Amino acid sequence: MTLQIKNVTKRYTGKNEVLAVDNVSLEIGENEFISIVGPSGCGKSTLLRMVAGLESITDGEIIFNGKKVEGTNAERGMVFQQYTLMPWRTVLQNITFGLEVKNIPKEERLTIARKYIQMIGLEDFENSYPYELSGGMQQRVAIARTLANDPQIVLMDEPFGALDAQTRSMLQNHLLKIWETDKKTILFITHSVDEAIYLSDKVVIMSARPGKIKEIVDINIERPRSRISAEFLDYKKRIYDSLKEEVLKSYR
Ligand SMILES: Nc1ncnc2c1ncn2[C@@H]1O[C@H](COP(=O)(O)OP(=O)(O)OP(=O)(O)O)[C@@H](O)[C@H]1O
Repeated sequence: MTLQIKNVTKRYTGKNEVLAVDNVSLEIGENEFISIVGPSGCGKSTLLRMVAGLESITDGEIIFNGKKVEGTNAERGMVFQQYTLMPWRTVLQNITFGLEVKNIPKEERLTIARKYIQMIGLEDFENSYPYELSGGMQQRVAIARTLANDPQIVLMDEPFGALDAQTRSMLQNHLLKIWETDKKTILFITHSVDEAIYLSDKVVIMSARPGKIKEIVDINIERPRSRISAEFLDYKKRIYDSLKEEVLKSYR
């Protein structure tokens, strides 16, 4: 098991105390693709941030590859809702930054960065600065930057939320390709039930106040291994509506 979230609780203290995540347990195996859906404020981001090591845990523990999560680590890469690119670096330089920190030789850095620039469809913008890009394009650079660092688990918080439908669909398929070929483990937050069903092995449905797991729907029954195959599209057509109904039933 790659990631174990064990009875994790997060309570924000301060003027207004909030029980954001209440006794949540979840296990994620190697190369699994798990989506989390649920109403706004149900603790999805808080949970992901605790896995990333960006948020302290009030109670319980998170174990990644046998080690307790304490603070951030490059093996757990996060794509944020509110991304921040370095404004003084170009697209290419933003993506190579993490590779420079790891002392990867320049030629290799450029090869890796260009693979992801191609994935996000911004080949013509590698020398542009963030202010020259739209919000959605900047978000794509932030996704490429995280993936280029080759984390073992990719933690994605509504990564495609701000994108137009066509770009969203393109990036979903690129992400699936990376997931399949590079054997990544992915934990993905989305507000789109369609997206969750299309991408994931399992959909975790959370409920709010306090943030708890309501149900986990296994999407993998009868599913062809490859999401980017004709067989998958056929499978999706046959089984999709009943899966969506099952997720929505819990969501309501
Ligand atoms: N830093 C903080 N201090 C106090 N309360 C917080 C903080 N961050 C989040 N919360 C509260 O914790 C709860 C869960 O928030 P969180 O952002 O995890 O929800 P979410 O499910 O990701 O929401 P959304 O779908 O809108 O992004 C909310 O009630 C929110 O107000």
